[in-house]
Amino acid sequence: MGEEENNNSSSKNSGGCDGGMVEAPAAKENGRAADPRLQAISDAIRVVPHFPMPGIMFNDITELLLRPAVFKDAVDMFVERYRGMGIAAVAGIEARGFIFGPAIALAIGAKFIPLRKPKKLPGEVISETYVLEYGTDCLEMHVGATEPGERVVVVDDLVATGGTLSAAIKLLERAGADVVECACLIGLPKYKNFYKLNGKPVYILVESRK
Ligand SMILES: O=P(O)(O)OC[C@H]1O[C@H](OP(=O)(O)OP(=O)(O)O)[C@H](O)[C@@H]1O
Ligand SMILES: Nc1ncnc2[nH]cnc12
Repeated sequence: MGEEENNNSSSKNSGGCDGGMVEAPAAKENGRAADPRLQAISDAIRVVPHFPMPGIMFNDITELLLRPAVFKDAVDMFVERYRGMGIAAVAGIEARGFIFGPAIALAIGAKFIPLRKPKKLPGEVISETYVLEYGTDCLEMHVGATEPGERVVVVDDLVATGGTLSAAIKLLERAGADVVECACLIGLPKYKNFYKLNGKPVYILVESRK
């Protein structure tokens, strides 16, 4: 299922899925020398074969979290990119977007919007179902979490097929937000040509090593 195009559906109306552009990893951006922080970030990501199912090379960020200097470098690189851009909200995707998103939001003076898995939010929600590398899932957002026209960055640890980010973009756009960019620590190169991100750029720090 993983290499098929995303097949998202919404519980209410949803925007079109135009296909997206993917920004080159920061290491290669504009031909500049790689930021020296990127190597340590890449080295701190553990690749676990056959998790959570056979054939999946799972990119595990928990080792990176055990190294405060590297964790801080990763957060700082996003903060440096989004500070001063008039970002009103950082939307983090459950679960691993909740690890990086709030730190980025606080540092740039933005609010944090949790995009949660089903039946976790107590208020009125809008929802989007989606297909990802190893299954299907659904994201929900509280109605009123964002105002029309607010500039929002979506944060997660990893983009594989892009199904999760695409669902997040749709949720935010249905609420009238202006999604500026998606930001992930890791991109899986094998899916590069399959991303469907509603025309929104994805800023990736490092590509998966395997
Ligand atoms: O680009 P995609 O193919 O959509 O896959 C990427 C998503 O998969 C992982 O989360 P997962 O769904 O495993 O949830 P978890 O963070 O709750 O473990 C990852 O943290 C992304 O959110
Ligand atoms: N290979 C992978 N590693 C970690 N998270 C993922 N989400 C989807 N594919 C993944």
